[in-house]
Amino acid sequence: MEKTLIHAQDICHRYGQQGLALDHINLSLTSNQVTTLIGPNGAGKSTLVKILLKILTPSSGQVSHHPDLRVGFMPQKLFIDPTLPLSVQRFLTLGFDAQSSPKNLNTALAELNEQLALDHLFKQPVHSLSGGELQRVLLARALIREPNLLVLDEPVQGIDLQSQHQLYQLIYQQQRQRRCAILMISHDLHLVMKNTDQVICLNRHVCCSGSLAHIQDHPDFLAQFGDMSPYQAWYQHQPHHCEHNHMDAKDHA
Ligand SMILES: Nc1ncnc2c1ncn2[C@@H]1O[C@H](COP(=O)(O)OP(=O)(O)OP(=O)(O)O)[C@@H](O)[C@H]1O
Repeated sequence: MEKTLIHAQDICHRYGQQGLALDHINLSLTSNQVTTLIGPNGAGKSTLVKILLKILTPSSGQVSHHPDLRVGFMPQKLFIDPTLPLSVQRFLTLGFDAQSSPKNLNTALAELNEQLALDHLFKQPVHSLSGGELQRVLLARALIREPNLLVLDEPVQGIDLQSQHQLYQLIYQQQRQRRCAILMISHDLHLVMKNTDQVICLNRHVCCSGSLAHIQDHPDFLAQFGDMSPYQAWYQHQPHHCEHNHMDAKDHA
């Protein structure tokens, strides 16, 4: 039975004397559902995520969390002071919550090591990791909390195209395996749409939302992303090739 993990009702937010950053937002996130939040720069995506996670209090409106909600958050970037000797293993351990986790720390680390291929990174200082390695470690840190909602803020930013594709595959593989919901800010709709249940197109207000098939003809969606139907047709007609040929789909469109 699916449950509503987060419900936001009539959210408005204003920073200081500026105009509204968010204007009457209503939305729900449901267990096991993959939601992708899209919108231009400055549309209010990060603000909305902070409000949904109760990191930021909205100017008006209500956010309610299911009592069972457990969030794993993967930030867009992380600044680690290079003078701080923090190994990957220690960094992951700091994210572990012994009170609420059904597993012990060593089991959780061993599982993540196997699923995300982290073994050779465990002893390395976090600040020495490459862009792709750091994103994998940030994903591991979000997952070590055993979340039922994984929140990802532009998870592939700053990494090369092939690694982007691999990281998205890893994220969706983990989502299916762990049966958790995802809320993701992403501009890479051509890479994520196959796995997205709900798209929310934000530009201070919700311009349109629903399945991609439902919103792809909406004028606000077309204005931002253009016609996605070539990608969709390709995915629908070439299902066996999807796993390996996302980049090709993009190139052929
Ligand atoms: N702490 C803050 N103080 C003042 N204004 C802010 C603050 N954070 C965000 N804003 C403003 O609120 C608006 C929405 O910003 P937000 O970062 O939520 O947008 P975004 O859609 O996540 O943007 P991007 O895609 O560029 O990351 C912008 O105009 C931004 O300048």
